[in-house]
Amino acid sequence: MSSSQNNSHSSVARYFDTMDYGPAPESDTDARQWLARHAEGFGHFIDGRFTDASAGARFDTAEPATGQRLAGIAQGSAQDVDAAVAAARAAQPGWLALGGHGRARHLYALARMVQRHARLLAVVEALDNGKPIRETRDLDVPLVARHFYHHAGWAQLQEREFADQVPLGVVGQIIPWNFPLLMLAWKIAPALALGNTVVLKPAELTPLSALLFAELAAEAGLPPGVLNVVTGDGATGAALVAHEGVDKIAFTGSTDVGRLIREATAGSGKSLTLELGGKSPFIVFDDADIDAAVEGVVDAIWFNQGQVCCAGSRLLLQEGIAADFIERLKRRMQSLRVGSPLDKAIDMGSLIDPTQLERVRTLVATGVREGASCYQSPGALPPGGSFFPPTLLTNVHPASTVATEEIFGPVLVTMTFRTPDEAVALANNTRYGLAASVWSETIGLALGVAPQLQAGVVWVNATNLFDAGVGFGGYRESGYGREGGREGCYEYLKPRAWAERKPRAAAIAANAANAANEASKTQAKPSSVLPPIDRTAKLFVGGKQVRPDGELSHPVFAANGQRVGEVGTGNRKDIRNAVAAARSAAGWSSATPHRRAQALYYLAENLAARADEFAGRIASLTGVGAPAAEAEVDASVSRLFAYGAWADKYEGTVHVPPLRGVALATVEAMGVVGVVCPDEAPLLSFVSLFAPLMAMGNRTVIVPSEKHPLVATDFYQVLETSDLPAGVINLVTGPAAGLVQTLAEHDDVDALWVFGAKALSRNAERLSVGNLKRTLVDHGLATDWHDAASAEGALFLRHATQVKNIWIPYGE
Ligand SMILES: NC(=O)c1ccc[n+]([C@@H]2O[C@H](COP(=O)([O-])OP(=O)(O)OC[C@H]3O[C@@H](n4cnc5c(N)ncnc54)[C@H](O)[C@@H]3O)[C@@H](O)[C@H]2O)c1
Ligand SMILES: O=S(=O)(O)c1ccc(CO)cc1
Repeated sequence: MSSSQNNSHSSVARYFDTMDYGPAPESDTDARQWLARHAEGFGHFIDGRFTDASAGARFDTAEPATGQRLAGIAQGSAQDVDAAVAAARAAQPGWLALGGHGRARHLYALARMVQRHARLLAVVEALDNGKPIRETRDLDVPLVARHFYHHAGWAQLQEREFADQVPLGVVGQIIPWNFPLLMLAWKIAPALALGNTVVLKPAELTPLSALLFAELAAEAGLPPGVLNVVTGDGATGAALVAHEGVDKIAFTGSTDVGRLIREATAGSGKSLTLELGGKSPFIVFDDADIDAAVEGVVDAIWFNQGQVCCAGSRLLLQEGIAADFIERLKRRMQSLRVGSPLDKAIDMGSLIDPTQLERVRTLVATGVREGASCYQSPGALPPGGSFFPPTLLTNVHPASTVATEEIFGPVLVTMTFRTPDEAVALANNTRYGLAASVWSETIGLALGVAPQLQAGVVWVNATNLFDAGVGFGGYRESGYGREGGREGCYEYLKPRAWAERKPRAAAIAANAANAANEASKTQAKPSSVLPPIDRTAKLFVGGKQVRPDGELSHPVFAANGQRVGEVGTGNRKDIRNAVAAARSAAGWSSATPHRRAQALYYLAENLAARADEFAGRIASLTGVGAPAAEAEVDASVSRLFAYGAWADKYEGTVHVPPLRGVALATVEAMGVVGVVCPDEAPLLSFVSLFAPLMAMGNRTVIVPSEKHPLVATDFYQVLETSDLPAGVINLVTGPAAGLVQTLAEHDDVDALWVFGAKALSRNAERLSVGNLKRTLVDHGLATDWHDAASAEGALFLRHATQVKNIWIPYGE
């Protein structure tokens, strides 16, 4: 035996004696060779090849763990974005024409490509991001491959499963630095599968894996222009957001930037999905498997150095177990290792950069200043780099900075609760709503708490479970839209019928000519059925007719110019009262689907009983002939029936992801929804908008057609005779522009639907950034309310609900 063998044996033996940690570095040779091939610096990847940045500007990307330069990166200008969008636009028709099977084969090829180059991708990601190779190799890259396999399947099934939908076109996608390759996969796999082409902007701190992926994808035969990567910072992202040739922006990142993008895209007609920040609760009841829950905490907050938007960063412990739990957790923290990302034996790598390190340090110091006690893992930190130890803050007040701000680092805060109700209240005491974790051995308790948590994903006795087939996304200020699964596919599609809509002005002119023609041939219902002229219709709030706050009303005119009545002029206060009434009707959201169906059928029955009266009103107000007015009432009755039918049939599903367990995709009401109705088909459009919301358990504050409000105020009597709980439907008549603004700015309104003039859509989107409401607007395009493909069914039901996935692993 040589002396060096002798030495190595004795050092191995030493580890057995001391059970000390020994490094196990992964080779970075291939990654360094790839970087060396691009030593002159990377250009953007546009139209199937690397191009030079138009303005020639560059910046460096560095290893977070050492601070050393890795490569030169092009800073994308507006011209670069323009070139990429042009390439994507040119490629899109051909990509769509390949058909579902053609695209499925490409996505399958991408999945295989990821598996073939798994090691290289994992090492490049660990170098550029600073996260442990164990995580990139065992979690990120396999999930990336799974995403392409899964979406190859959706491409194959597209013509059958999404026959009534068309792709959006060119999609701009902007991703953060915490899971660079995984976020790329989550974004591009569904977009490409369903026939869109993509311009992707990776985060400036971690551009390498996207560039490597694009290069490998081209080698794997992906047609030029289908996937374009433009690198750069926020300015490059902003240029992509502003580009007129982009049909959708899909963004993952901070809530602040999400807000900027919401404002920038408002009124542009671009679709938008936002995956934003979080402050997720990790709830442990006293009957939980404590050791398993301690291990769960380690995964929840120290995975990826806590730079995880769904990180379980608020540990909520039931009082009786708190002291013991914290003691066990501290013991476990003593064995966590922080070290080089390429070392396979470490638990945590480096934070992304010195700025993030400083932010985390400052927040921890703030926590301590505000009264928290700080405990940190004792192991040494490597020199250089942006390392920070696993950190636990106890004695934390629910209102303190560290309990409310997203730290985005390896810092856990703890609080205690006594009862399940208190746990739920504490858990929901955040503006975010991305994820939650519930630990209890009592299945009834865990499954009883899960639906009460305001979060897009809930893990029962588990944390950080993900799958391409299970949607992921937030409630509230964690954003809107889902990635993964069937619901994720819809984010890259639009109904064929909506794609064919025309601007309202043109549609109205055509309809008016038809209506005049028809009215001249038919007799409208006699005006004797109309209410007397001096009657002033009130507002409908909390189940009662109420006078408007300002005691003001305004006249309403028939199509022939005759004054036919007055309606209340609602103001901000009226909207606030209506929202408060809707908030108090929360019981409707937990009413059974059968109960909601019954209410809708009853409304239909009562409307049908007054069909003549409503037809007369419609004819007189809008000027359509009697047959058209009668047809509108019939269609409204039918639509109420349709949503009565959907109420107990539009429901969730059970996913079987690759683990022992299930994920229950449940559909939940949005909550309180503001609705602004258009002028055309005033009864049918009104019914078509409130009925799906009501069917799914929402409470609504509705602004009826500004021009023909009497159709909706006549409906009060239908509501009053239909056994509907007070506050489920509230109506505030008045000028739409001001009322849209109040609804958009109201923090207790969870979503906003606006149909009518184009400017209303823009304002609804622009002004709703405060609590990041999900919006459904028509951008001034006319909907054919009689056409079920345009005005009834799945699209409305999807917008009336949000999907919560409850993961339930099982087995010993
Ligand atoms: N919900 C999720 O799925 C999810 C996932 C990962 C990260 N995040 C969130 O991301 C944040 C951390 O990532 P980050 O620091 O990279 O976020 P960030 O918002 O600063 O940047 C994200 C991306 O947006 C770009 N960008 C910045 N300003 C822009 C602008 N004005 N217009 C367009 N693009 C712009 C950046 O260059 C980057 O590519 C955390 O808040 C975290 O919670 C959310
Ligand atoms: O940061 S998150 O978007 O919440 C995220 C996404 C995926 C994974 C998979 O490991 C983890 C975290």
